[in-house]
Amino acid sequence: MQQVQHFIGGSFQPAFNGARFEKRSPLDRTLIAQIAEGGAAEIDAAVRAARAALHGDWARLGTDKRCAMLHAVADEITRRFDDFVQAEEADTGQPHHVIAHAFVPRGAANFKVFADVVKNVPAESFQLDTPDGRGALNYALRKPKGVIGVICPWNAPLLLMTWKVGPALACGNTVIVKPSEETPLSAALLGEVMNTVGVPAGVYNVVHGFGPGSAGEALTRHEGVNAITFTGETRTGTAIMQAAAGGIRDVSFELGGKNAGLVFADADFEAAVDGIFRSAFMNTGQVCLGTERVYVERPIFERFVAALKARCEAVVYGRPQDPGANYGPLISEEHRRKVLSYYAAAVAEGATVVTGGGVPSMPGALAEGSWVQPTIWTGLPESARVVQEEIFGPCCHIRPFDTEDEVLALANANRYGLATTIWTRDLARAHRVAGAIEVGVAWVNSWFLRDLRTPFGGSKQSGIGREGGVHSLEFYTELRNVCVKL
Ligand SMILES: NC(=O)C1=CN([C@@H]2O[C@H](COP(=O)(O)OP(=O)(O)OC[C@H]3O[C@@H](n4cnc5c(N)ncnc54)[C@H](O)[C@@H]3O)[C@@H](O)[C@H]2O)C=CC1
Ligand SMILES: O=C(O)/C=C/C=C(\O)C(=O)O
Repeated sequence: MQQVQHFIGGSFQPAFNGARFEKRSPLDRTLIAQIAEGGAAEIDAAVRAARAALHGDWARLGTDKRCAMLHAVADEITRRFDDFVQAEEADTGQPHHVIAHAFVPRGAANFKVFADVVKNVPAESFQLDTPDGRGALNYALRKPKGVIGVICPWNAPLLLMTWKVGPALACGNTVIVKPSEETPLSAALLGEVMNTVGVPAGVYNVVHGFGPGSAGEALTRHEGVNAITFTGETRTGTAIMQAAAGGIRDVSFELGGKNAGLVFADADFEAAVDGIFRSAFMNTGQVCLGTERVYVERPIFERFVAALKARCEAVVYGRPQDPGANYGPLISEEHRRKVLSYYAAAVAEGATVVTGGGVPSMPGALAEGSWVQPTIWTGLPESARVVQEEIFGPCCHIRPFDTEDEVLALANANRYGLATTIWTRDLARAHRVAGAIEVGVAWVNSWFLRDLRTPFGGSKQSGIGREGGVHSLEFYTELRNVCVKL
């Protein structure tokens, strides 16, 4: 039985009071690890370690050596690729190709890209005229913000954690990570990587545990934490924002979504079906950028629904390592209950269930896992709960539309504004729609095509702030203006 410990001040440590919780496989509920359960005491120890590191060897390294070290972290993740793949597969049960091709490589890229951004961003400077004619020179210095609290969800654990840890460390901060209680393994593994590479003790810390009344809340309330970056549910973001108000700490939030996919009749049909299929069902629909509302122009509506249905009915359920398996379980039994409650709500609200709507029959031990069928509905009004609320499961509602104005109004009539995917061959329309839709990220004839230099985040209730490229530096550094009288 794997025992997973906290990583504080460069060493693995058990829970201070001996508390542990269980991690069970989403595939079949087998116990795969026991995890140290942290609280206020561990968070306090981690904050002290992180604060000491902030002013110690880490600060003395300088930008070049620090960034070289982050490249070494990326190389070590790549060297231990199989270990990370195994950890993510064990935690999430997702197919091997998703983890090995999409998620783990991003773990390495998140360190390299931000190390390079930090080294290459120029400083802002202004010359000022003064009455004596000699002038003054202003220039801005970027200073690390301090100790950063990083609170992560379970749906793409390594990718989403390193997306924050990479830029935070590149900017010279130290971090305390609170991974999701559902997916603790890769954050622990990254501690081993940090030690192998020689990252100074206390720069990267991990405290495992839960949210309210546990490690998560303790991290957000600790006055030694200078800023909090969080990915997760909008409701949790509200609680964290309230905690961060104490001490006036900055927050960066990537929250929920109820993303619309727009398919116009002139789109490359096969590409659109494939793109919407991936966006709605990849990772068993547990992707914040995923599409749960699909709007299809009327002339191709019936054909599109039939094609998407065929794709759903061809998925191959199985363990990550099973040959041909391309569809995994939901993360937990608790999450399955939530998703199935929406499947029931859709029927109660009068949906036509095009496909799915229940639990697949699984052989042997897999029958214990958190499996659900990919599901498509049609026929619901926009006011239906499953059309308005984030489900975070493998499901979507498809509705026909007749005009561009109509589909824009439908897409924008939601409290979230994270992402969209637009399918059309008419480039003028693509630019128009991408400009009019209320989201942080708009993909045209693509989905989840990520350039890490671009701004990433959500509008409306999908988040606060943008990370990515230089935008990450805005959050992870303080700008100090120096004015020199010449
Ligand atoms: N916008 C984006 O980029 C992304 C957003 N998400 C969102 O994440 C959600 C799914 O992830 P979950 O792990 O279920 O989210 P969650 O909000 O339940 O939990 C996320 C993390 O917050 C911690 N937490 C919970 N309550 C807390 C509190 N009061 N104080 C401090 N920490 C607390 C949890 O322990 C966990 O580590 C979905 O709503 C999804 O849309 C997920 C991925 C990307
Ligand atoms: O690419 C990113 O930075 C964020 C990706 C988000 C997910 O992978 C997700 O929510 O699953």
